[in-house]
Amino acid sequence: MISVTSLTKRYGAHTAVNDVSFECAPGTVTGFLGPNGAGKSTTMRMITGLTPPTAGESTVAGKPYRQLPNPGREVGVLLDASAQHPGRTGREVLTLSARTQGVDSARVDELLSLVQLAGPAAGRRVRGYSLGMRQRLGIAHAFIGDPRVLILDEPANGLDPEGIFWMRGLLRDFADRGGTVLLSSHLLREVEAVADRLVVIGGGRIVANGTKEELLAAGGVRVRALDPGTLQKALERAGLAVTAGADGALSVQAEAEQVGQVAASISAVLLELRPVDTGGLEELFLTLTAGEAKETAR
Ligand SMILES: Nc1ncnc2c1ncn2[C@@H]1O[C@H](COP(=O)(O)OP(=O)(O)OP(=O)(O)O)[C@@H](O)[C@H]1O
Repeated sequence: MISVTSLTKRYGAHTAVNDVSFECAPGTVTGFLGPNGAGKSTTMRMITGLTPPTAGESTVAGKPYRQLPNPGREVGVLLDASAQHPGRTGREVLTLSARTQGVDSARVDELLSLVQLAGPAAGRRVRGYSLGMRQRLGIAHAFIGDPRVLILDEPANGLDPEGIFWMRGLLRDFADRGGTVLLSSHLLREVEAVADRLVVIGGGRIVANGTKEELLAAGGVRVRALDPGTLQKALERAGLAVTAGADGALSVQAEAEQVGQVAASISAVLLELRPVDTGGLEELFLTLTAGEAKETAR
């Protein structure tokens, strides 16, 4: 479980992360999405105790990260694939980590195989690794303490399509066995296939948070009726948010079935009833973050 409550980080006059709250439950993969500079890394660094927040708090497995007695056994972290010592071999990096965390060194070979770095690659120095190999090593490093929570910043960076597919399977399997995963990306497609929930951040603020299905339904439905005024009143009585368009159509923040039920209850004659086409999550993501992306590009 990861719990983030009103996290805020200011650098001088610049607010990098602004009142961010969300939760990641066991058994789920949460995609943390946003354009470059949106505040993903800063949020993850605050969760993992590397950056002190200006305000707010976060817990992992019920405690602030810094209070976890042996954090690697609770939470696997990959924030920067290039953070490993370039002069060490892949095997040395994992062996040192295993020792520090009190993990059986047999796990090192298991993990080298898991991330496909077994054989000669394990004996090469990290400075000679490609970015994809560094990511794989970083993923192995995150897994070494057999944690129940994973926090991964842009883990797909540098992986080829086969590598991305492999990583999705690994994370899905981890979550299906009860693990909690938070992974960031600036590319929706990278996380769309594996995430159960999406937290979208733009300009330091959460702009969307929900299941993929909920975010898609955010477009609502479009309905046209013979008597739009009467239908609008009935929908509003049912507690739904309705906007009347210039062409007489109504936009309703609800599922098509809910709108259909209300229409049936007053025997309204419908001329059209369909979900508003959001063009998929990609378009939703671009729309949600467009203004923010421009901000940070300046
Ligand atoms: N140490 C720092 N000092 C000053 N500003 C910072 C610092 N770290 C981050 N920022 C600023 O905070 C904002 C958020 O940065 P952050 O790295 O968290 O974004 P991000 O979503 O992870 O982006 P990217 O995908 O490019 O890594 C940016 O405007 C960045 O310039």
